[in-house]
Amino acid sequence: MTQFWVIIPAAGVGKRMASTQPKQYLMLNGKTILDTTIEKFLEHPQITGIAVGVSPDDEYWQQSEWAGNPQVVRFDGGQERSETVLNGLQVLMAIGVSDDESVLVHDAARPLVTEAALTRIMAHTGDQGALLAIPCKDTLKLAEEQRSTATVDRSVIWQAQTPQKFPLMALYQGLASALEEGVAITDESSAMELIGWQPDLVEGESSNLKITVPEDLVIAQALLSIQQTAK
Ligand SMILES: Nc1ccn([C@@H]2O[C@H](COP(=O)(O)OP(=O)(O)OP(=O)(O)O)[C@@H](O)[C@H]2O)c(=O)n1
Ligand SMILES: C[C@](O)(CO)[C@H](O)COP(=O)(O)O
Repeated sequence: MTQFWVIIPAAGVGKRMASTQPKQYLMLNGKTILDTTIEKFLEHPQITGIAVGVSPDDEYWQQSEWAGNPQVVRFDGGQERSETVLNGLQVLMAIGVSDDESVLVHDAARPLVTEAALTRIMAHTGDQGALLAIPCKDTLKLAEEQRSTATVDRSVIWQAQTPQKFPLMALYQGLASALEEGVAITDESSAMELIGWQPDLVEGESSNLKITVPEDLVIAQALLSIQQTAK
């Protein structure tokens, strides 16, 4: 089975969560969100190593139960998520991961990803990279000042999740190019689209939510309890 490195960007401040500490360090059923996410990858047989990007002035990482794990490498994140991922790619290059080796990038804030979904994205073959995503199920509105002005054709809309998977050097070049051109990007696939890639959308799961605002934490706690009971 193909083995993978995963980069976990965990250097955000969690503005939208509006909590006293970065949201990745909030507790979720007895563990931090970040430790729960890291554990999902440590448990997967196809993961070689995990590079975790935290803020240079992060005061919480040393309390992580995985801070001393030999499979886990800490590195300094950047001001933007894309910079954190770029730093992580440089760490993998320094470790000796080859240019054409596919690597995964997964948000620390998505602790509910399942082993089955991870296996799906790892098993995906194709030369355009891939990301977990779910087709839009709701009716979508265009808005102006919180008033609906039009309805969007949802049949062509998918919600991007993570992990996202690309060859190491191609991803580095795509992200560096977007950064150099000052293009604001919020995920790896958007940077790759800018250089002509058309990544495959691999079936994700609605439960693989990104914990962003306070109500997401309540939902995540319930979903994680279900996952843990099913184990
Ligand atoms: N400079 C940054 C910004 C974000 N992230 C990470 O990228 C993931 C997804 O980003 P998001 O949900 O937006 O997290 P925050 O940026 O912390 O949230 P907010 O936008 O509300 O501040 C998170 O795991 C976050 O820690 C990162 O590694 N480096
Ligand atoms: C990468 C991502 O989770 C895909 O949906 C999303 O783009 C992260 O965006 P954020 O603004 O950094 O939360």
